[in-house]
Amino acid sequence: MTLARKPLMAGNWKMNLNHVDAVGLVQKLVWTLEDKRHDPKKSEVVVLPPFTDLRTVQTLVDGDRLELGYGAQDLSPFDGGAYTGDISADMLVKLGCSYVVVGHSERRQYHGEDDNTVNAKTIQAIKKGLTPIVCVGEGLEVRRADQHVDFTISHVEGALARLTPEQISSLVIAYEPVWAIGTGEVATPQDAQEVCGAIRRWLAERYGDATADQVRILYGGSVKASNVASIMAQPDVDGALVGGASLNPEEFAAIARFYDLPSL
Ligand SMILES: O=C[C@H](O)COP(=O)(O)O
Repeated sequence: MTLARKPLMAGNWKMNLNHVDAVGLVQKLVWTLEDKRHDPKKSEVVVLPPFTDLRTVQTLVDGDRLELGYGAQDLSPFDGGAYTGDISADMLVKLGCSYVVVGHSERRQYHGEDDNTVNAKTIQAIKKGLTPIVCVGEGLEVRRADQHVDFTISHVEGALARLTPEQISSLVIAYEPVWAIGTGEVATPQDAQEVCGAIRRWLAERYGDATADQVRILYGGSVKASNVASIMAQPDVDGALVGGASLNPEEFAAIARFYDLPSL
């Protein structure tokens, strides 16, 4: 099986682990990946710690030349200046970040972020050379009303407004049904494929096949080592955005190593 897009396995630590804890997790994760002979050419492994851990992660990755990408969980839509509490894209770039999560449902739910904010942050990330991981996905009521595809596509449309096809081809979209986040309620592989496939078709209609073929679309929501294989086997799923299970280095390494399987 030839993979058109390099899969991405990203661990979102959310508001867990301080900068001291980060040392242990990163060391154990990398040690486990190396011990199990993870092949970085087959998939990219990335951690997304809290802002306060990024310097620590940068020091470990640079100092030991670790094969580990990292990024942040949010960024400011502004360049810099009087924006108390914000963290700018330039600050993240200076810390060696490659990725940044944008529009996670927890930002939408607890911080009132809407599609306009998500769009502004996505544009800012791309402008500054960061790869945004743009999160979209429906809540339980929308799913029960069978509106999940239209709902999710409308968020993709909002988040990507004003971007060029070239900018779009470099970003990552994460489909995360809110009802599956942190609940243990994982979407079926068919659920994941239905929406990820719809996103790719929408991208193709809007920006052309070449662009749509390059965008990596992740699934997120209660991914574990025990369920990763069937979800990642779907043709339009190019990796995972992992929350809770990424706090356990052995578990996350087992998830991240999925694409090392000899059958792929
Ligand atoms: O960003 C990650 C997602 O919110 C998934 O979290 P979870 O794996 O704990 O369900």
